[in-house]
Amino acid sequence: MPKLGVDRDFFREYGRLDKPLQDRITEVFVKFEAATHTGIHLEKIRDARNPRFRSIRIDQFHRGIVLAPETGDAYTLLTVLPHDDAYTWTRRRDLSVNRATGGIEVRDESWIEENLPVLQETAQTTPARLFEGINDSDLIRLGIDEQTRTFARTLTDEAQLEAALGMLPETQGQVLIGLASGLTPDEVWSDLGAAIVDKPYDTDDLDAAVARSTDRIVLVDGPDDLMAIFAHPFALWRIYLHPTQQAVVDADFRGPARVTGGPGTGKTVVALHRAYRLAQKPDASVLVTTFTSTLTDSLLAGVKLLSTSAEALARIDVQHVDKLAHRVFRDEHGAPNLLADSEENGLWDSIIDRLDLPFTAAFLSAEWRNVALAQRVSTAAAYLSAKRTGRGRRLGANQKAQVWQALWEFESALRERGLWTHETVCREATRLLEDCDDKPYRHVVVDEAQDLSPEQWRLIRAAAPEGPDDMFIAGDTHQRIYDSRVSLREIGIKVTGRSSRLNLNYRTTAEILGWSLQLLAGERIDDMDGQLDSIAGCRSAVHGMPPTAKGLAAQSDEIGYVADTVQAWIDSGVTPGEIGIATRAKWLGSKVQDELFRRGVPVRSLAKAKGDTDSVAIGTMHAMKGLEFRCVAVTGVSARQVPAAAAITAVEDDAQTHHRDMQRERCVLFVACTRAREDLLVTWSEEPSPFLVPLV
Ligand SMILES: Nc1ncnc2c1ncn2[C@@H]1O[C@H](COP(=O)(O)OP(=O)(O)OP(=O)(O)O)[C@@H](O)[C@H]1O
Repeated sequence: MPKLGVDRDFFREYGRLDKPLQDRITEVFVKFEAATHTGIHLEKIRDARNPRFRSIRIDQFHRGIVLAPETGDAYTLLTVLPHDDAYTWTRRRDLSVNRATGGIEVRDESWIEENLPVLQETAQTTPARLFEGINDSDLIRLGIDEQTRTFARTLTDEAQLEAALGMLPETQGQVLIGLASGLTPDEVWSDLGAAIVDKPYDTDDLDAAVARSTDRIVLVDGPDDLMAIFAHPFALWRIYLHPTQQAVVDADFRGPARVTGGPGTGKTVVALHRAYRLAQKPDASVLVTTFTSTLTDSLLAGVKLLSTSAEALARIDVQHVDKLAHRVFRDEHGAPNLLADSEENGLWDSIIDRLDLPFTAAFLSAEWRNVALAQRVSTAAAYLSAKRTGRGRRLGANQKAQVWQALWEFESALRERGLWTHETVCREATRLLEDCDDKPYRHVVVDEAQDLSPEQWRLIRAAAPEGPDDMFIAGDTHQRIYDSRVSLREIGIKVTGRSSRLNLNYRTTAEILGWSLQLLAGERIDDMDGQLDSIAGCRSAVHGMPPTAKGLAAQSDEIGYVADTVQAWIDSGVTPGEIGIATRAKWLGSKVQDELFRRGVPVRSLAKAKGDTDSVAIGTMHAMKGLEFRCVAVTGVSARQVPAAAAITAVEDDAQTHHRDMQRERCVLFVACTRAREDLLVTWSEEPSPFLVPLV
């Protein structure tokens, strides 16, 4: 029986095809797998660059291109294209073996040959070359072959290299990008997750290279496996991890460890694989947790997709961090009597009146959460010496005494009335867990860690005993969308020496990522461990259309424009479930939802997560956290809505808090824009948001 491998790049293309064509491809290759040699109808291709390229009929209009083995029976599906394009593909492209990694690479040889003379001519009149500081021996050591080297030597700027990326052999293109961005040859290589080999691989042996290319060629283990892979074409992460990702999944850590990296670099993927790996041990119990409900649902779906073992799956508990707190609390005390937000404001106001204090309810509430609860302050002396970093407004000793009196009265009132807030429930649950010797979990995996509050961190810390692989933390402080700022060290979680960074973005095209990154240009963002973080190295190897930024005269025009775009996406073959719409405020989302509903487009609100998933998802920018869609419209990015006035402290009241609030609002917009895989539309009416002004 022939063995089938599928080129990883094909899955992305497959995901975009119409359903009937997808079904037909699956049908052909399921038969291919089951067929004997004589039954396979593969045709040789005249004028193909590689004599081992074969075509296979998919339907009247489409052909698959397959690499036939020199000997043996391992075939590799490279692509499926309309009839003429498929043959052109084979006449332009060739395969080669990377002499440093031994892996297989595809290049558009015709494109390189056609463009080389033009580039050479331009280079003659330009004094500086892009790679003049790198010598040939380094390029050769990093696997750059003669044709690519000749090409690279003509380049004068990074834009030329970017334009050539899809045409150059993939790994070599990545090496050149790394070198062009200023990394040393060794840094480039380790970033690729590869080790430079002493002896070059045999570049003539394609079959051996295919067998070695486990990071590129997905080997199919029978028809069921093929159907399962094709059923989730965008979930390639289940079967293929980049070596840098795999190394983090497989590492044994002596204590808490974490992974950081820009949006879409696979932090969640690594966290899920790690949870699943830890759950393989018979005595394991793994908590996977985060802070939003939509993300919790999506983590649960990911865990299920990944788990081939029911036993391991049963050892993983995916829980929203607040639900965990409530569950622990309820098991001991029964359901808490919760104080509603409006009642909380009333309570602060009554204390302010009674003590005749010069503070607002909002100020006291933030002081209680960000200082008292965050630092576990329970006495006046502790409050007087507590750090108030980030609180902006300075307080003298007398004012501090007044504030403490108010905080104390607030807590006393809660106690007397038997009332709880989510924070005090979390604090009590933490106390219960800290006091208990038999912890509910052995391992904790946290996603979107940048947004957890200190109390939530303490709860999670207390949920598993300290020890090897006890905590795994995935997060990106550039995507912080709430007010929590935590120093892991201060909470007692030490990750120094056990931190890894991912740089390659798998979700977003280079165009969308580059555009979105400009939203955060110049912002200084901490790394939760006492240093500044940077996502400067974050990049994507996939190219596409630049984002569309569109301003309209009035809001009704804007809503109409968004609805038209959604319809155009659907008409072009994108399913409604692959479209997401983000707004800063809920009310605008409702208006867009009504308009789409009126036009008969299936639509659902992310706030009511359950429901038909094959519908356009509408949610706030906050609800988009951790999710992704093929096409995303970020709507209402006007001066009046972004930043949201209610989320910004006036600069006159407190300049430091004002700056923090503004940075957080930028991050919220950044998060929304980086949810798009292929197409991003950003709209506003009247004036654009100040965050957009430098970009439009
Ligand atoms: N090794 C891989 N191969 C193919 N696709 C991958 C790989 N790793 C991640 N992806 C895909 O990239 C996308 C982003 O992954 P993931 O959600 O894990 O990133 P993230 O770093 O957690 O993103 P964010 O911080 O923006 O939420 C997903 O579609 C995932 O399937």
